Amino acid sequence: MEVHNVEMVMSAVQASQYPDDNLPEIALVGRSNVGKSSLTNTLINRKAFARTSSQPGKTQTLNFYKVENQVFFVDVPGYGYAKVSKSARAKFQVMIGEYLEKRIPLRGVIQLVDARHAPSKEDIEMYQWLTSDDMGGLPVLVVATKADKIARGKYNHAESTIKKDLQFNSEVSDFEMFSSETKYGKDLVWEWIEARMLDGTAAAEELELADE
Ligand SMILES: Nc1nc2c(ncn2[C@@H]2O[C@H](COP(=O)(O)OP(=O)(O)OP(=O)(O)O)[C@@H](O)[C@H]2O)c(=O)[nH]1
Ligand SMILES: [Mg+2]
Repeated sequence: MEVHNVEMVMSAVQASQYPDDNLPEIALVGRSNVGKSSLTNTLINRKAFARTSSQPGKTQTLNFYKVENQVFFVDVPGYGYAKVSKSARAKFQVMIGEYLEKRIPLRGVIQLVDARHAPSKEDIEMYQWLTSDDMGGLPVLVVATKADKIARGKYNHAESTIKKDLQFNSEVSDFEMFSSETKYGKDLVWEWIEARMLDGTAAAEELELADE
């Protein structure tokens, strides 16, 4: 998608604050500092629209970005940030659970992991939850980011390690290597998002019929 218009529509901590535009939504989840805000900025061709930081735990609310008046990207607070108090973490979990399990316009989740490392215990728990029956087949795109920090020749190995550790389920999920530095993978991530935006629409049904 060619992006010309983005608005940061709102920050929400509870369902009554979500937008009511009825546009499809794509959520971004992942450990603090993994690069969620950077991925948002890369996809929308902005340097610093979503605030990035070398200080983890910056994003503490659900942030809704309206892109081209067609889709919302929803930046979800990063998990696994040790300096957040236990009670704050419990609040995050309720907020994130309420959104990811119940939000009707949510068409898919992008889970970011670090391309350089094996997934953490929390990455694995998050992936298992997102792909569990509770989620009813919600599409998940696993994005291994910061790929610029490893050699191109190691991409296949990184992908297979991550998939093995996550117990990757290809029925409901896809995988892409990505870098916000080099924009590697940007077009494929956009393709996945655009396909999710069409899910359940007449246009998608026509495409499926055309495939047969
Ligand atoms: N080399 C490299 N650095 C990246 C990449 N993506 C993000 N970073 C850096 O990683 C740090 C964290 O990025 P953010 O996008 O703020 O991470 P976040 O997941 O939004 O973090 P929280 O909002 O704290 O959950 C920043 O210093 C970014 O510049 C990437 O693809 N390559
Ligand atoms: Mg962020």
